[in-house]
Amino acid sequence: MKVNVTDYQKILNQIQSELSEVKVTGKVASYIPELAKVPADKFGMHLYNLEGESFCFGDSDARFSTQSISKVLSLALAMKTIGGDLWKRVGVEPSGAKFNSLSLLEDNFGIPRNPFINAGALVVADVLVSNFSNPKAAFLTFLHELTGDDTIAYDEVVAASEKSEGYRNFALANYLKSFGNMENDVEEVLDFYFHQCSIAMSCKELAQAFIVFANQGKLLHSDRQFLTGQQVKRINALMLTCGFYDEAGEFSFEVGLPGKSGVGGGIVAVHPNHYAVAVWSPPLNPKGNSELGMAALERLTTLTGYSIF
Ligand SMILES: NC(=O)CC[C@H](N)C(=O)O
Repeated sequence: MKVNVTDYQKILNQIQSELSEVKVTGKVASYIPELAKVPADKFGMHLYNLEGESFCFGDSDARFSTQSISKVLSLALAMKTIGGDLWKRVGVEPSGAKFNSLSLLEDNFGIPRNPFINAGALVVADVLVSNFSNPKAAFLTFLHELTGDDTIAYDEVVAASEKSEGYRNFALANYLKSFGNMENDVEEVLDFYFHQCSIAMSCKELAQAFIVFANQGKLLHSDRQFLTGQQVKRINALMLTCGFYDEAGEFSFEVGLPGKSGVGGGIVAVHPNHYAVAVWSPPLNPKGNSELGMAALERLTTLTGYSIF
């Protein structure tokens, strides 16, 4: 695949102008009260390629709440820490259900379908709580090493806001505990989980963080092998099949890249061996994924003519 440098910027400019005309019908997430305060018209995109070149538009430097995008990074740390043992406690199948489904857990006897639905991410959080004496500090260190940027931090206000209304996640964590699939104190695991979801990053920072998944596990800024090739293969496979909950098929169909969304309105997608891209627009479609973000990535792979397929 060869899209030359000017083409990427031209394509991003076209995406911005085409989508500024679209009448968005989605709604900004409000079940986490702090997220409801984010202006609905924020819109930014940043593409970072393996040559280290950046292309962007709009609010691509503004930090926002990564929410479920952070689940990819906590999974990477858990895989690095305990390896294949993780798969005894979490599945690798698409859920075909909402991200916070309780009924799936009942059907699967306490084994979450995959690490990207909330139940699965809570088991991953439990693994990190078991393996680090200070899991919040360990996760931040991991992010700082991955990005080379030690200003990335938890948003304490968002974490507290989610906790104040986090009844479903409390239910899920207690339910996991009842099945014996939660080793630690439920409160402690949820505290870590709410903090993990509150990590604030911009499109630029997310694209730079996710380039490791396009670069077979190597960091671009230091050439260090940060994750193994096999870990990256598995994480990309999970993003492709489970990154958008019950819209994973639709995202694959329209965009054709592994990716992960969050209720903060962000989406990150990876074109292995080429680039990582992040887009942010807060209004969500009924499945909980950024409406304009999905459209922007569809335009990207259509206009470049390249997806993983
Ligand atoms: N899809 C999401 O981004 C959900 C993450 C959010 N923190 C929650 O647990 O509900």
